[in-house]
Amino acid sequence: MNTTKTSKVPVALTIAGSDSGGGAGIQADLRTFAFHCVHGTSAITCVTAQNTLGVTRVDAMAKEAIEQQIKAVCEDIGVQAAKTGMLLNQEIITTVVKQIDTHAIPNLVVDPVMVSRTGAQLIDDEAVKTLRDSLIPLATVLTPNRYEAQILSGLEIKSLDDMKAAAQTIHEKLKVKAVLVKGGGMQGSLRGIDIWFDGKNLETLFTQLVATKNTHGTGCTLSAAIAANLARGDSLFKAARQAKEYVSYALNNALDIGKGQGPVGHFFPLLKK
Ligand SMILES: Nc1ncnc2c1ncn2[C@@H]1O[C@H](COP(=O)(O)OP(=O)(O)O)[C@@H](O)[C@H]1O
Ligand SMILES: Cc1ncc(COP(=O)(O)OP(=O)(O)O)c(N)n1
Repeated sequence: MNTTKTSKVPVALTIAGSDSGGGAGIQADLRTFAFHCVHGTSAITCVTAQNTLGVTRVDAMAKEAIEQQIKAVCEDIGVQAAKTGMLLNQEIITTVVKQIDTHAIPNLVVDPVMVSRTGAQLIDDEAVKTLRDSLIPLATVLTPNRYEAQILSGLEIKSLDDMKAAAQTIHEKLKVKAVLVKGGGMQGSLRGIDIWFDGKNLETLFTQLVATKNTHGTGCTLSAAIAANLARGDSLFKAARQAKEYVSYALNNALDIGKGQGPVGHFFPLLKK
């Protein structure tokens, strides 16, 4: 009799937008899950027409379609961790919150996609409020960039000390288990530094600044890698530290494609130099 070799693998879910250019969003998340040997599942919230130069169109998915994607994955396959990315508007955020609650999704990493690294606001004020009041309190790990951390903490962030103060304020105000304030939007070597706070430990996660214009997808990759590590059973801090190192390798092997900011290279051990 032929026997088939089957494997039990950890499963993670990404609830995020599609990037037609393949650099960020669902596409980056699924590659990151695969790199970590985690089976990737997805619920697409919106579809962007996007390339290395920017976004030219965004179409929201119907809320019923988002509900059904999450339900289909959770009721049959089950997930050990999930991440949220681009949620676009208040209706989508509310829908996602309800599904996370209904299916008691564990180990939730929230990348509060609100403002780009260059400071451009990506969702309206109503959506920012709903994100802060209803999704963020469910987060196990929250990963705001500089500008998102400014909005959530109410503090101006210009220095390493400001990043530390923002991480502590966000933790206290928003009741997340842990927060990682990302430094990609800072100046100089601070761009390679993130600040971690979990209510007890305040840690500086340092990697060398990578001098490349090809940084598209770093935020998505970081949050997806944290979710993958949590799905594999790592502790919160270990999951974040290892994810930060993964992003650094991926940046060092970024892809020079397109006319603008190319994406990070997710499968760097396989990329030919
Ligand atoms: N040029 C760089 N060199 C090293 N690390 C970087 C660089 N740019 C971004 N990062 C890292 O990438 C991750 C994503 O950060 P950031 O760009 O701030 O997020 P987002 O893409 O959500 O705006 C962080 O860990 C940050 O430190
Ligand atoms: C569909 C989609 N989702 C998220 C983003 C933002 O990507 P992120 O990795 O946070 O930011 P950059 O590092 O690319 O600035 C996106 N562009 N598209």
